[in-house]
Amino acid sequence: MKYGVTVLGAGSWGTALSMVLADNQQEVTLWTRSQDQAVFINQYHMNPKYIKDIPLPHNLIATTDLEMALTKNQYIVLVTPSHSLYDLAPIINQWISNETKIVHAIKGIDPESLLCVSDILLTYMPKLLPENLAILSGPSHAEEVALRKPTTVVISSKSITVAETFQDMFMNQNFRVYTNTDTIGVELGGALKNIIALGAGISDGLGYGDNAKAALITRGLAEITRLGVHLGADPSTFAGLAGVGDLIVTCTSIHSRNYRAGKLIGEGNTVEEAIAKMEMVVEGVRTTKAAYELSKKHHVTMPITTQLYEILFNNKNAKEAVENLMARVKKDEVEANLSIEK
Ligand SMILES: NC(=O)C1=CN([C@@H]2O[C@H](COP(=O)(O)OP(=O)(O)OC[C@H]3O[C@@H](n4cnc5c(N)ncnc54)[C@H](O)[C@@H]3O)[C@@H](O)[C@H]2O)C=CC1
Ligand SMILES: O=C(CO)COP(=O)(O)O
Repeated sequence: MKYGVTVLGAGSWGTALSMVLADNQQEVTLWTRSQDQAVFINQYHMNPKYIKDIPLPHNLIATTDLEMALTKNQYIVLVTPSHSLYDLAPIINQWISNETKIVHAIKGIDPESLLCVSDILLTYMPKLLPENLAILSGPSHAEEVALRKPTTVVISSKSITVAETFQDMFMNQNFRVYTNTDTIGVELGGALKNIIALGAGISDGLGYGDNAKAALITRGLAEITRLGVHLGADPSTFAGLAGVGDLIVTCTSIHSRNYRAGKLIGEGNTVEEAIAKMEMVVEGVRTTKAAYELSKKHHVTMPITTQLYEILFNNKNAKEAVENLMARVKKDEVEANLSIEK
């Protein structure tokens, strides 16, 4: 079926998702804040800052007119960084209706309110009905999606009809979409893996090896699952694409902004220097603070997150953080997976 779709956010992920939709012959409007960028995309069919050297489909049209972009289409894909939402959500709310269906592809948790993206959207967009909201997540770097390399993701919604509608809209031979109704698990898996990816990058930056990275991934998954289940997620979601799938790709891919920022920190850059060098959003930094606060609030043990918090926000030496993780009290593995407060 053909859909009119508006994509909000013309960074790397918004552009790559727009390309998938345009390949599927959907009528895509890509909204950006930048007039220069919109003109360039429409004239040259390229978005060089974010998607290098790959031409955009000619049926992908960019605009800076948010009102037009929102009122013309019932289907919205929201892909701006999580820090933009408190400003953007109330503005979007002005121009949507109770019929509007939104899928967001944002991977972060707000460190002040401790709200996930869905909760922020439902709070600041009262016209958006909870059953009309979906989440797109999973192992999917924009750089590979734009090259039409095989990618699989999950679209999760409380409404299976809404999840299936977005599945139908996005799915093609290069981009396989599964549905899932565990919205909490899908959202937390996507946000929390960025913390562990920062850690994997730091580990590589310090010169540690594959053993250390595999341990971070495995024990990272344990603490992501522990917090997720405590907050109401289905544990099996963390064994899926939005859990271990995304964790693996983000901890091991040269495309990951979080991994690369972590590597710069491990190599001796300050956190500020590392973020500045990325020139793209590094969601894991804010999410580390949010997850650290959530772990304290809910008495859920998250040792890797805690050490990352100390490195990022209290200037702790990264090597010392690893030593502290290695020197934790002796444990049984299965008991350690389950333990909430130890
Ligand atoms: N890049 C990727 O491969 C993937 C990214 N994501 C997620 O997608 C979200 C967006 O990430 P990217 O596209 O990578 O970021 P990016 O840094 O490539 O682009 C961000 C875009 O948002 C715009 N923006 C920034 N602040 C804004 C504001 N206040 N209002 C409106 N627009 C604003 C920027 O101008 C830019 O166009 C993040 O939550 C990220 O975790 C998820 C999966 C894959
Ligand atoms: O979520 C992602 C891939 O699935 C993107 O991760 P980064 O933001 O670390 O690049």
